[in-house]
Amino acid sequence: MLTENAANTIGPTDLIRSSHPALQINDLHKSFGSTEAVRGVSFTLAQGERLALLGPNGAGKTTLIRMIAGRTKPTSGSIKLLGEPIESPEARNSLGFVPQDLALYADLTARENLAAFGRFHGLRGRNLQDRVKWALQWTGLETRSRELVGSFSGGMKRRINLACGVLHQPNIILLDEPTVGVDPQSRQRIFTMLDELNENGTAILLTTHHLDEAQQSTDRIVIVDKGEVIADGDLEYLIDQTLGSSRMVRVKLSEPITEPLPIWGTRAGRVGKTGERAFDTRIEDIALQLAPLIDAVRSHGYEVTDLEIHSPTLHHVFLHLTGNELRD
Ligand SMILES: Nc1ncnc2c1ncn2[C@@H]1O[C@H](COP(=O)(O)OP(=O)(O)OP(=O)(O)O)[C@@H](O)[C@H]1O
Repeated sequence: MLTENAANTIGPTDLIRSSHPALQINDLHKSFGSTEAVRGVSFTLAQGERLALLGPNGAGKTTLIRMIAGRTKPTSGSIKLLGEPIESPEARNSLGFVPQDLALYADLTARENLAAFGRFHGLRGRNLQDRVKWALQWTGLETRSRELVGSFSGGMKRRINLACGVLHQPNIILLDEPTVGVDPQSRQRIFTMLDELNENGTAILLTTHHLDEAQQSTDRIVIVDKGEVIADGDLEYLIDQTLGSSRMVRVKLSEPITEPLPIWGTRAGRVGKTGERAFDTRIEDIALQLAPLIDAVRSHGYEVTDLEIHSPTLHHVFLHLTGNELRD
């Protein structure tokens, strides 16, 4: 039996929150005419989890994010937020969306922008004032609050844009390229802000073209390609499933390469680019394959001047799975 006190603190929304994933996507499809942008995507985001959605250009990331945000209607499939269909007011209220394009009023001040977005989210009176105050502190822009947003730097605009999307304290935030076009220092600041929200239990789903950001700032990675999920897991799992215990080796040479080398035992076919003094390859067993690799290089007339051996990173996993670099 609930005591009077407990009955006051455990409401229906909390019960929903305690038993459902933050986000659940099931067999989602979206076509634009004959283009199938999203083809049967399913994944979940646990409460309080941080997930990066990655994919090459045109993979379908923005379309997915826009469907979750309710900006684009799926052709078929379902999206639930905390167990509720996205059309429901409860679900809409639990979501914060930070679009890739800045959605700010350039001729209003930072404070006025925040107040306008707060009202849009249904905040009024004291509550609105408190949230605007919080947002100015959170973004580090308290002293600039009365300046026009149009005069702000790219990084400052991004921070205010982010604050506008989370003023109503959503349980889940969606961010489409939150650091696009900002310098490394501002990127770091944005991730510190996101960490603060996440420490208070907010689930985060973001897309990024920076693999290092995805690797450092999220718990899980979903990779999409050609509208389908091709990998889903934490970095360790993804490495295990793709490159296993392989090591990435950078071999530096005494002379520039005259033509790509047919190196035996590396499974990479030919390695190196004409004119370069180093090449990258992968070996599966250092003890067995490193010495034959050096011998093979020597047999083609080069001396090995240095070797760098690395564990695989998300970059290597991404390249292995998609055959593409992740580009801006
Ligand atoms: N409104 C639209 N009308 C027609 N085709 C569209 C529309 N929006 C997206 N597409 C197509 O859907 C596919 C997926 O596009 P989407 O923008 O979702 O990819 P993305 O992974 O976000 O790419 P990027 O990394 O380049 O932003 C692409 O082939 C794109 O041309």
